Amino acid sequence: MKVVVLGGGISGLSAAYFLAQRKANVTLITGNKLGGWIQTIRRNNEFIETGPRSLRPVGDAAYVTLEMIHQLGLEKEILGIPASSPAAQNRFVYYDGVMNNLSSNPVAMLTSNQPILKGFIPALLTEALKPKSTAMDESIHSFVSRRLGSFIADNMVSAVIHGIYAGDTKKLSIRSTMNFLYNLEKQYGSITKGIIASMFTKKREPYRSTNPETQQFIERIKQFKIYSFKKGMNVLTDALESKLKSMGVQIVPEKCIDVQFSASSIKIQTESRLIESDKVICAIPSRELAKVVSDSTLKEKLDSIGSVTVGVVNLVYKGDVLKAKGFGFLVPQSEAGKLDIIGVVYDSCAFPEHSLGQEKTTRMTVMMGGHAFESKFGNPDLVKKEDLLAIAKQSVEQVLGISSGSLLDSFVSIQKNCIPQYYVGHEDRVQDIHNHLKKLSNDRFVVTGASFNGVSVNDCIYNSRSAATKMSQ
Ligand SMILES: C=Cc1c2[nH]c(c1C)Cc1[nH]c(c(CCC(=O)O)c1C)Cc1[nH]c(c(C)c1CCC(=O)O)Cc1[nH]c(c(C)c1C=C)C2
Repeated sequence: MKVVVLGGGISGLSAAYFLAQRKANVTLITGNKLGGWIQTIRRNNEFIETGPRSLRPVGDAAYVTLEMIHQLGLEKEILGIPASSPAAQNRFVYYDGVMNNLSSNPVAMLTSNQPILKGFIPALLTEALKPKSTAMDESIHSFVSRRLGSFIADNMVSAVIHGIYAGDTKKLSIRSTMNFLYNLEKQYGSITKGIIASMFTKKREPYRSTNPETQQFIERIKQFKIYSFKKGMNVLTDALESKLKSMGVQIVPEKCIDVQFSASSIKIQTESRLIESDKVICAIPSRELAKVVSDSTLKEKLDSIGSVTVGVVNLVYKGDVLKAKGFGFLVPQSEAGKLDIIGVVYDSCAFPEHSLGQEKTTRMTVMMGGHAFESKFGNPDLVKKEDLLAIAKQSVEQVLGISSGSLLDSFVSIQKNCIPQYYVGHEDRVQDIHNHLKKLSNDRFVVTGASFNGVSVNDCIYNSRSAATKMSQ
C-alpha cells in the first residue's frame, strides 16, 4: 500500500514512522523545515530551544511517545527532571507586582497567603452548589467564572492558559482545551463533586507496551516530572529522520502546492513533482492545507481553525541571576497593561546540562504576544526583532531584578501561527472537517496534527499513530 505523508514536523515524522512500522510504502513530503516547530540551536556553549523544550511522561499519549523513543534507541539520550527539582516544584505567576508560587504541593499552595489565591478556598467550597450548565460548549472564561468566580478566571486560569495556548480564555473552548473539567461538570454536576467521586471510581488501565523492556523503560521515565534530551529536542526529530531513511521511507524536502481528490487516488503536486497515492495522512497545519486544496467549502472549514503568533526571545545571562528557582513564571491577561510578555521559562533551572561551558550561565526564554501579538506589536511580518529583544530584556530585568550588563547572548524568533487555537465550537468544526474529507476522499485522506486534537508533542505523536493505524487497515 502506498501512502503519502504531508508535513515534516513531529506529526508528519511520527506518522511516517508508524506507517513504515506497519510495512506501508511511505513517501514523506517535509517542506523545507524538518522538525517543524521543534528547533534546537547550539550557540557558543549553550543549547537553546525556539519551540517545545520538554515533554511530560504522564498519560497514554506520553507512554506512546516513550515507546517510540525506546524503539529509536534514544534511552541514553534522555535528561529527566526528578519531582524534587525546583523546576518540577515551582511555577510562578506574576500577579499584583509579586511572584505567586503555584507550587506542585497543593497543601503548601492553598495555605499560603498569596494575592492570586484570594478567595480560592471559599470558591472551591461553594462550587458544588452552583447549577450545572446544559451548554454544549462555552469559553474557558465563562465556564470558570460560572463555577469558581471571575477572579480565578481572570488571573490564575488566564495565566495557565497563556502557558499552554498563549491564548485568550474568552475565546478558547472549555470542551476542547480543558476537557476533564468540562466532563466533570457534565457527569457529576460540579468539578469538586467530580474530583471526589473519581477518587472512588476504577481507573481505566493505562497504555502498556507489549515489549517488557520498553515497558520497563516507560516505568523508569514516568518517575520524572518532565524530560528532554542531552542535546535538545532535535535529538528526537533527527533520530526519526535517520530511522525513516533506514526503513526505506522516501523523503521529499519540498512543499506541497496542490492537492487533488479523484475517485481512484489522490494527487499531490510538490514544487517539482506530481505524486499519486492511494492514501494520504496530512500532518500540516489546517490553515496551510487550506491554501493547497481547491474545494472552497473545505478551504473555508480548514481556515476556521485559528492560530496565534508567539515572539520567542532566548536570553543567556552570566552567572546565576535567579533568586527563586522554578520552571518559570506566567503573566495573566489581567496584567497585560503592566507587562508586555506572557511568560518566561527558566531553561537553565530545568536543564543545566544544556550549558556546556565552564562558567555558570542562566538561560531563559521569554514568550511574547500570543493572542495579543498583533495588538501589542503589530504585523508579525513587520515587527523588528530588536524591538522584541528590548522589551523582553527590559521586562525580565525589571521583574527579576537582573542587572542589564550581565546579558551574554540573545536569539529572537517570531513563530508565526505556531499554536493552534481551539475556539468555542472547535469539536464540531473538527468533526465537520473529518466528515467533509470522508466524502471527498472516501476515507483515503485523513488530517492529523496540532490543529485538531491536542497541541502537545505527545498528543501529536499519539494522534499520528492512530491515523497510521487507520490508514494501514
Ligand atoms: C508562556 C508561554 C508558553 C509556555 N509554554 C507554552 C507557551 C505558549 C507552550 C506549552 N506549554 C505546555 C504545552 C502543552 C504540552 C504539554 O507538555 O502538556 C504547550 C504547548 C505545557 C504546560 N506549561 C505550563 C502548564 C501549566 C502546562 C500544562 C501541562 C503541565 O501541567 O505541565 C506552564 C508554563 N508554560 C510556560 C511557563 C513559563 C509555564 C509556567 C511557569 C511557557
